[in-house]
Amino acid sequence: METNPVVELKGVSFQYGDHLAVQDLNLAVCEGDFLGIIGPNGAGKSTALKLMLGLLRPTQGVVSLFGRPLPQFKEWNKIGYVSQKASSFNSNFPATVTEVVETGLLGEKGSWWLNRKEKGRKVLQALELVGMQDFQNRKIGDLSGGQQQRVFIARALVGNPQLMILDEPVEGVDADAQGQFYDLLDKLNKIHGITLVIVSHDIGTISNKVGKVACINKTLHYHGSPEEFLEIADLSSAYGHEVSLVHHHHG
Ligand SMILES: Nc1ncnc2c1ncn2[C@@H]1O[C@H](COP(=O)(O)OP(=O)(O)OP(=O)(O)O)[C@@H](O)[C@H]1O
Repeated sequence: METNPVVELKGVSFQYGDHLAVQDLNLAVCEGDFLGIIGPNGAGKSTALKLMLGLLRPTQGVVSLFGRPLPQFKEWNKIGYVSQKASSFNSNFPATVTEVVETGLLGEKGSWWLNRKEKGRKVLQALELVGMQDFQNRKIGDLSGGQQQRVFIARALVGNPQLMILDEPVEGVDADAQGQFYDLLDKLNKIHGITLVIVSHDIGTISNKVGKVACINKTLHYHGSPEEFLEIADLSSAYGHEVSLVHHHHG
């Protein structure tokens, strides 16, 4: 069943100076999707996310969010973003878990009127969702990588987003914590109906977790089910130059 596109990239290219990082990329993320974006180092995955988030403007093509072209899109509270370097705090970083999650409300339209109690309730709710409610007053820098990751998910969740975009969120997190992390994402997607887009290097793991994969190397090389991707995509061809072996699906 096709649902409404939440994110749509049409013929999108992006250049950093002379370097073409994304070329004629066409990709739609639909409501309810759990999409994993994969591709080799330097393939343009992070750039594609930044284009989706309006952090970069395409040199060519059109990006639409929730059916609106980016320049007209205003409802940023519908989107939660967890960046690649979100959890690299050292233990001297002074903020508590609660304070970090509260910053996720700053961008929310109309959040200035929320009183302290209401803010506290929203923060607690988000922490409960990620299972970190017992760590409210701890310093963020004192937590493990996996725990920090959860706090950053809570920060992205506190504004009640419909779409969450995560850039390599399990980098440097141990296997156990990764498993729990993917379970959490699954719950957010299936139970809370949040559309998820996640970038990862780890094709094996991610293919078992997501509903669809998009393989990007400057442009789109595959978009469809992970099972089929693993079957047909001789990885060396997906990652090298002989991309003709890889089917090109628009989901
Ligand atoms: N700010 C920048 N200025 C110039 N070139 C950049 C900049 N950011 C990224 N690039 C280049 O653009 C290309 C795409 O980078 P991007 O970070 O999007 O790739 P990626 O697929 O996310 O890589 P990785 O998996 O290694 O994080 C790379 O060649 C990178 O060196």
